[in-house]
Amino acid sequence: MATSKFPTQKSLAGRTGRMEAGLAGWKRNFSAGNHCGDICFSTGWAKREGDSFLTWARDIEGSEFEFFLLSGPGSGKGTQCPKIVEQFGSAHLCVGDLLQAEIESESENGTMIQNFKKEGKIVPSEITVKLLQLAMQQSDNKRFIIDGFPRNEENRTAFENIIAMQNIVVLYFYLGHFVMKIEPERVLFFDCPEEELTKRILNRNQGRVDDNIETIRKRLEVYFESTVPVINYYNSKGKVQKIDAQRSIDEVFEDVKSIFSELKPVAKDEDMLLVVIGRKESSTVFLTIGLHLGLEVMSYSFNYYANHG
Ligand SMILES: Nc1ncnc2c1ncn2[C@@H]1O[C@H](COP(=O)(O)OP(=O)(O)OP(=O)(O)O)[C@@H](O)[C@H]1O
Ligand SMILES: O=c1ccn([C@@H]2O[C@H](COP(=O)(O)O)[C@@H](O)[C@H]2O)c(=O)[nH]1
Repeated sequence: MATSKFPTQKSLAGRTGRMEAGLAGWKRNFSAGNHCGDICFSTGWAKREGDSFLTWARDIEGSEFEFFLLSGPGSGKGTQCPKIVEQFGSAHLCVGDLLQAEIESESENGTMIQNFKKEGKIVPSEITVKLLQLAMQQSDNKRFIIDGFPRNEENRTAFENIIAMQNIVVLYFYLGHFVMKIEPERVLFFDCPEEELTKRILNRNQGRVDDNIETIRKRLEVYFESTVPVINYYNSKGKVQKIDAQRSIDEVFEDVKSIFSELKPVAKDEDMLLVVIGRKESSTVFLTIGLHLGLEVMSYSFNYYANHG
């Protein structure tokens, strides 16, 4: 007979205990008067065969992980990506290439994008985020390496918010709904001095309209002014992994490889905690979500209910 990895009543009691402790914090907050109405929490353990919580959560989000590759123009992003794809099977989404495809397909935005590119300026988020979303949806892969994006703060928030909005996860909340922010798993930053970047781009020889000294200067300016703050933002969240890119292509890839190899394989056959916090309907929402996701609810409790009038 197959052994079950479901939590035992005892382990559940421990976990539920920790949940209760967490919820006690909420209770204190609401008791302090910052509320208006009834709050209830429904928690429980559920499982789906062969999936872990991570897979499940990522399923809802639509991907297993996203890596952003953010660094100066010419630092080697496009060179390293095919190697990552070959070795780790992720999908490489290069926003610069997606924009170039728009130009070449003579879409309605093509001319405008071409002008931004010639000027080394950042194309508006509503265009890039849409292209990215579409590419992600059309991909069978659930592991994405997003190359050269987000270029500025506006790109970053647009991407995180839009992706999140289409994937409202479980949760709920009180005066509105809770939207889960989507952030990349990690951000790879290829560190390379400006002179080397310029030299590499000038030697690239791929016929790009923006590989000339005048546009390179503008691109570098935009990079330092707009993209570096995004890298700093992710760095403050502990997500950035810096790689010395002023070495040979193979040496750089050795470092890239070790970062990707660290990714934990998705655990199988685990149980997951499903939490719904809301007003009176939380238990209905809990069960509906469970059903919708094809989860088998292993235990369930209506943890806390407070009438604050
Ligand atoms: N480690 C390296 N050492 C020397 N040259 C390199 C290295 N990595 C890449 N190059 C070369 O530098 C040029 C720029 O590299 P690549 O196109 O990969 O940069 P990129 O970061 O994708 O640039 P962009 O952001 O402008 O698209 C290419 O000609 C590439 O062959
Ligand atoms: O998110 C993005 C990515 C690119 N652009 C524009 O395209 C060019 C070329 O991009 P590379 O990544 O260097 O190939 C860039 O200078 C921008 O004009 C963008 O606007 N937004």
